[in-house]
Amino acid sequence: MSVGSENMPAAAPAVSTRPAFVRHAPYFIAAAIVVALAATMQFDGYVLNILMQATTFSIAVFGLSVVLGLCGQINLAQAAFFGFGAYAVGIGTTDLQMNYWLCLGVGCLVALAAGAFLGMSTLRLGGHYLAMVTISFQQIVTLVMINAIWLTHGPDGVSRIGRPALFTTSQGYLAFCVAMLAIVGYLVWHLPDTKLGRAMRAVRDNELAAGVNGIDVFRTKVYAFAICAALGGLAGGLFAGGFAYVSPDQFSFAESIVFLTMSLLGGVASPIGSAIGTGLLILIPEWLRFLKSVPGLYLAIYGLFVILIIRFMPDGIWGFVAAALDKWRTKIKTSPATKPLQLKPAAVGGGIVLEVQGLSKHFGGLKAVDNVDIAVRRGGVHALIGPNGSGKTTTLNVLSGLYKATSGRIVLDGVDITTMPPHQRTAAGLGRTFQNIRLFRSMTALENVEIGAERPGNTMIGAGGGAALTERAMEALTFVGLGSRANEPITSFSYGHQRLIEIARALASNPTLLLLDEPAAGLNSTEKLELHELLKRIAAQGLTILIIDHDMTLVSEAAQHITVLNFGRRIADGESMAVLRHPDVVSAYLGSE
Ligand SMILES: Nc1ncnc2c1ncn2[C@@H]1O[C@H](COP(=O)(O)OP(=O)(O)OP(=O)(O)O)[C@@H](O)[C@H]1O
Repeated sequence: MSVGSENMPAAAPAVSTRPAFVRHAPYFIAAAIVVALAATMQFDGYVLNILMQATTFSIAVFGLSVVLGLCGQINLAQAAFFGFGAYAVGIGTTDLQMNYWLCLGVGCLVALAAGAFLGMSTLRLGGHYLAMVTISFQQIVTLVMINAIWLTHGPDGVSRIGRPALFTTSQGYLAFCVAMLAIVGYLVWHLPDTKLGRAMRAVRDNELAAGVNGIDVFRTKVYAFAICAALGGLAGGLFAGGFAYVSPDQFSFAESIVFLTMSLLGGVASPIGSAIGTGLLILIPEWLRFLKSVPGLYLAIYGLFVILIIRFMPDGIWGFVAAALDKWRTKIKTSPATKPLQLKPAAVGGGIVLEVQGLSKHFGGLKAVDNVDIAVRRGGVHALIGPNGSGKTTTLNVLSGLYKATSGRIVLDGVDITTMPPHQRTAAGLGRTFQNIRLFRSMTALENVEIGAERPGNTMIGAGGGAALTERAMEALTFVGLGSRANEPITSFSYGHQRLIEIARALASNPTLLLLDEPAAGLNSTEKLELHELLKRIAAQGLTILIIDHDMTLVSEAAQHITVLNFGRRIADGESMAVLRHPDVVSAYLGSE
């Protein structure tokens, strides 16, 4: 770990100044060629059906690459959303004689609304509960499709479904579906580079860290779910027009599992993987058709094929290929740039930045924090110390909103934040690091720090968009001495450096108050000295720090003010040297060492 050695003008990665549509022109040219081929090549009916199915299914599977690949949430009801789109076009263009485009739009909207509703009512659950709820939703939708005969025609399904006037021929309609696939694929491909996409990745990697970095975790999950459902609806609408017939068995739970398998097989993290998985799962049964004469053999080989791919390529086929390509790809160079990191905490609430009054947190009968008062003065370092289990981390968790206070009041810079969720406290100016490092492990150092810089209310990010964000993140990384390694993945950093990246992430957000939870834990003596230097440089810029640490040398040298907890209660508070000499502190904490 080397801090301070790079406290010089920050370097920013080379960011292309060419507009996106110029940089991505090869994609659009390739897509246009494929659309032209789909429109002009002469396919027989069998091939046309396979292509139509692969194209429309791929769009539904793109939805799973958003909700599962990007945001880490399971959805076992994609076939239901697919069905919403399909029935909207089916019923709309036949029974209701409505315009195809209107029906397609309605199908997408109904799926989006159902996805958002399902997400809002279930996404606080997560894990296997979420899986169970989506399965139940899928089953209900299938039952409605079968039994609401007045609307869906029941098991007979809807036939003679219309197409738009522009694309009445099968070949023309296929070309239209391929064009839609290319557009949706492009959007999903670039979603990770947007603010919403970054938030989804952060939520997938570490929900707690995402929340304390200003991301509204619940809303991000709901958006991901709604986007997934809308893509399912769009795909279903296109499918209905392509095959002119829909029936409930096409949208059953088994189909949802097929969609999921397609995305896992190809690689759920990327739309390329989704398209590969979809193509393979549609083509493999066709390739193995000649085995159908032997009962059971076809299914056994099909199943074995899928199991082998998932066993030996856990990230899917594209995940495997992308990892191999990554080894050969040259790392993006950083280019010299701009200015040193500036910390300009807002100063609006007088001399006291943080006022904690009568704070308690009880776990059942255990009073982990018991009626604690803390007043943190603006500027400088305030330490919160105490023996193991005295309630320090619990206090920090209550301050940052990870735990709900049993009682008491927390005021940050004049604003009562007691009942705010974590992301709102972060927006109000709270930054923090964790005792057990919580970085976004699938991202590079720079991407991690960019998430911090993107904090709502960060006045240091102007309207410069992505470039300003990158610049700010580079300044913070350079401030902690890691600017030259900005584009390396988190997993390549030592434990000490990961701590520094976590601090850089908090600094990039330009907080009013920085909470550091045992930043020296696990560091060797040299690293601790460097950490001390870093704290001095942060404090020199006027940023207020509330630090927890067991290292008394670090605490006594860095902190001007100390609060001591024991068994959840405050036993001393005041100027550092006086507190450390306090007889209660000596016996409760220092004496125990
Ligand atoms: N989520 C929880 N559920 C139940 N009890 C908890 C929870 N979190 C903490 N505790 C309990 O609260 C008490 C205070 O724990 P806390 O982690 O805040 O102490 P600490 O002072 O930070 O300790 P250390 O210095 O070892 O990190 C402990 O008895 C702990 O077991």
